[in-house]
Amino acid sequence: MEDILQIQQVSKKYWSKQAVRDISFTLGPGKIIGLLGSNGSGKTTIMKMIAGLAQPTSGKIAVYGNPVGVETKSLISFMPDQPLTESWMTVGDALRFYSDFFADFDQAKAERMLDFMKLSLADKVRSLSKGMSERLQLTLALSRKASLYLLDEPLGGVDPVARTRILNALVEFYEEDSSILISTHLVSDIERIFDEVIMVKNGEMVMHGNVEELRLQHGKSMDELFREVFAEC
Ligand SMILES: Nc1ncnc2c1ncn2[C@@H]1O[C@H](COP(=O)(O)OP(=O)(O)OP(=O)(O)O)[C@@H](O)[C@H]1O
Repeated sequence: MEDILQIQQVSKKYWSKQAVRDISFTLGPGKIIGLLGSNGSGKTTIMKMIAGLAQPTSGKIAVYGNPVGVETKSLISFMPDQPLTESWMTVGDALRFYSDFFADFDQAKAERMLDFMKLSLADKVRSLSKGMSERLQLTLALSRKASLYLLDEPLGGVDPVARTRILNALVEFYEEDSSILISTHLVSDIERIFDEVIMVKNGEMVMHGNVEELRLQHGKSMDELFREVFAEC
């Protein structure tokens, strides 16, 4: 099956800071992939480059063979670590905003997800707790029809009960011909849903593999492997 994403020898420098160094990997369809790394390891930079919001200093990124650009934007749904919604909005306004902005936004799916997430259209964005706000952002991102979903730290600052609801929603509403790349450092909570993991450390890729194979090969959970790789960070 054709790869959704190809990343070839990509590096990114912000002035003198080397944020990402010579990363290459491909992602196929139908996978949930964990992009794992400690703070500052380059996860957000990688996601922004795939989404076309940051330019690689060198290397190539292609989505279904097309270089990242206007054409690939409709294939990618990005949930940034900072919400795109405004505080004056209600949840209903946020859905309308997305629906006006993205032709592929599926309003019916968004309403089903809201129900699952225990959010209602009349809720004010300003009054949502951190966990509820993450659930709204996830609903907005996953309600687009895309080939690749990029979720940057969807569990950041969320309590364990909300985490479970977010993970269940991911599994429940995941379209199987698409792929989801999720950045996190909360590995133990989320590893059960990963098919593959990519570990980045100081901007370099230190591991990429199928989770079952890595577990067999190392005799360790992804959380244990992650702790080993990042022991001195
Ligand atoms: N706009 C920027 N200008 C300068 N340096 C930046 C910029 N954005 C990121 N960096 C630096 O690049 C490195 C990688 O940052 P990045 O945000 O990609 O990491 P991350 O793994 O997503 O971190 P976190 O888990 O803390 O969000 C860090 O050292 C960061 O300080």
